Amino acid sequence: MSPEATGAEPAAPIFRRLTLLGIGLIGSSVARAARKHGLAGEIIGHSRRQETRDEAMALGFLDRVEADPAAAVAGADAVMICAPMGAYEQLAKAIAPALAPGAVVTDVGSVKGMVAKTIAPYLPAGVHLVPGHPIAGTEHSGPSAGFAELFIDRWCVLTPEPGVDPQAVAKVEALWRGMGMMVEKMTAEHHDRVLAITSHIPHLIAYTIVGTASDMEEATQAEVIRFSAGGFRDFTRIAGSDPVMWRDVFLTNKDAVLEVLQQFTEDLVRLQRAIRRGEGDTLQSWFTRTRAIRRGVVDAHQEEMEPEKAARLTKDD
Ligand SMILES: NC(=O)C1=CN([C@@H]2O[C@H](COP(=O)(O)OP(=O)(O)OC[C@H]3O[C@@H](n4cnc5c(N)ncnc54)[C@H](O)[C@@H]3O)[C@@H](O)[C@H]2O)C=CC1
Ligand SMILES: O=C(O)C(=O)Cc1ccc(O)cc1
Repeated sequence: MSPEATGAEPAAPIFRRLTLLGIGLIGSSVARAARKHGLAGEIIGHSRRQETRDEAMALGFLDRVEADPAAAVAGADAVMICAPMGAYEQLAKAIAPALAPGAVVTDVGSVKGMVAKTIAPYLPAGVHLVPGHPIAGTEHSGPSAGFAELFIDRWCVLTPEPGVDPQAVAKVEALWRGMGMMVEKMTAEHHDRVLAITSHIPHLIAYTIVGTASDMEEATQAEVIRFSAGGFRDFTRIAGSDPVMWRDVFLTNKDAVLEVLQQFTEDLVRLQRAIRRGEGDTLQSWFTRTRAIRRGVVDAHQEEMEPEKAARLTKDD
């Protein structure tokens, strides 16, 4: 982890004024981490709701909060959209006339193909769009759910279109690295295919299975809760995630999700058939293969951390 992310030394600010449009779990975590590590000279927030604005100011992670998104972005050299993706177009329209020339507009949304399509048409010339996705979160929402350590040792994916100002991209990268993340760049299309399998479909499965349990008769439902073993409990945590945010994920990553879902359904039918026919070998060899994948994931995760940490320490020392 970099010295910034340990909190040892405040870094030089990367941005003079960072505006966060949306100050829930992710927006408030960014504010807390950026403030802790001195990554922005000033941090301004925007929320539509008075209650959220009051809560954010009481929690103390912002310098100022605005009800009007245009007032929030005025004079900012960085604007990060931290709202559900269904709000992007309306926010882009509202802020466009108030954006400072040369400002960087970025976001944290879980789907990336939709960002350029939804936001770019509204941006004035000279404003740089650098879409981003910190792959770190929880099932909780709102300003009180955030914490500065959320991003430490996790991956952030940036999906700038070809030709975007490299300095703008480098600044957004430095911001996430300063909060403790590892950063990788890829196309938005590739991001959306990868995240469909690693995040979006797993959430859909959790929503399905917990819904199935809740459709059972009352007595069975009570037992499901009482006897919840590891697997189902883990599903209920995921299925407790924000309904609006996840509605938007499935609406905006429709093609990739449907493609992966098709493959998943075919595999599920294959296992269903093996169970019906009593084909133990098929089941055992499938589970043996997936156990090896799990072990590979754990090993890769451990190995991955080390060179990244080492590189950052060498650079920062
Ligand atoms: N929850 C998670 O674990 C992760 C979420 N994300 C992405 O982060 C974004 C925000 O998610 P969270 O912080 O988890 O949600 P949240 O519900 O905790 O916060 C979202 C904030 O946006 C505000 N908002 C909603 N509609 C708005 C509008 N029209 N204009 C302005 N503000 C509006 C809400 O009032 C709230 O303060 C989403 O796009 C999501 O895909 C990315 C990584 C992880
Ligand atoms: O809580 C969990 O397990 C998550 O998977 C959090 C999460 C949710 C959405 C994202 O785009 C990235 C991370």
